[in-house]
Amino acid sequence: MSGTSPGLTPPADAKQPARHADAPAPGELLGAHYDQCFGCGGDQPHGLHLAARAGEGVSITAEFTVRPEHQGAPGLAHGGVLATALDETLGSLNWLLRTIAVTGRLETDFVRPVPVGTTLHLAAEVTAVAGRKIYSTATGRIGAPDGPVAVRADALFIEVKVDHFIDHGREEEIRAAMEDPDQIRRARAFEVNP
Ligand SMILES: CCCCC/C=C\C/C=C\C/C=C\C/C=C\CCCC(=O)SCCNC(=O)CCNC(=O)[C@H](O)C(C)(C)COP(=O)(O)OP(=O)(O)OC[C@H]1O[C@@H](n2cnc3c(N)ncnc32)[C@H](O)[C@@H]1OP(=O)(O)O
Repeated sequence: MSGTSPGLTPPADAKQPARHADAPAPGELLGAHYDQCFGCGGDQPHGLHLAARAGEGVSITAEFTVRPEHQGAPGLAHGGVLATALDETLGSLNWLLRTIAVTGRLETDFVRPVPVGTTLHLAAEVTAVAGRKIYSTATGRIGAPDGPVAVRADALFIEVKVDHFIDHGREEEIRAAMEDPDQIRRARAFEVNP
């Protein structure tokens, strides 16, 4: 079962996604979008440290190795952590569209348990775009890019302006992010150079 929710079905007038002319080249590592991000940030000791790489078209691959701090049941990854890995991979697709977007809906199928020590190989692609709505899908496979499927997700991301984060984030982190010229320049560039 996957993608059955009406909220995840693109409308009839949805368009095929278009890779942005300035998107990172296929094979290029994307790096963290924020160093404190639980999904990809290098400064989060218990985070997933997920590393995403641009693919062809509007697609991404990513890897995440399950560590002991990610357990739910003894020796097994927590389902919410696996959903985070899918969410982060799907969110990374926005680099290829050069769009800032947040997760509106994420539907996850958990197909196989994922033991600690496993490297999950994730692959995601945008399937359709309708106005601010970005439809996408992802899988996570055990041990290799062609390994057994452990998790699957379908998602709807909604495009937002940088002000979404400024309006809703906690002041101290916003101030720190604003003082990081790379962070704010990157985010603004997405808005003024669509
Ligand atoms: C200063 C710092 C800057 C930092 C940013 C810098 C760089 C970022 C760059 C790149 C990012 C790269 C990688 C990111 C990787 C991973 C990130 C992980 C992603 C997340 O982890 S992110 C956190 C979780 N996420 C949220 O925190 C969202 C909370 N939420 C809201 O903030 C609002 O809810 C919002 C904005 C989503 C919508 O609000 P809104 O008022 O703007 O729009 P509205 O409600 O009108 O929806 C418009 C159309 O979407 C439809 N729609 C909406 N929601 C739906 C749903 N759930 N199901 C089905 N359809 C839905 C409506 O039905 C309507 O459809 P229609 O147009 O057809 O009527």
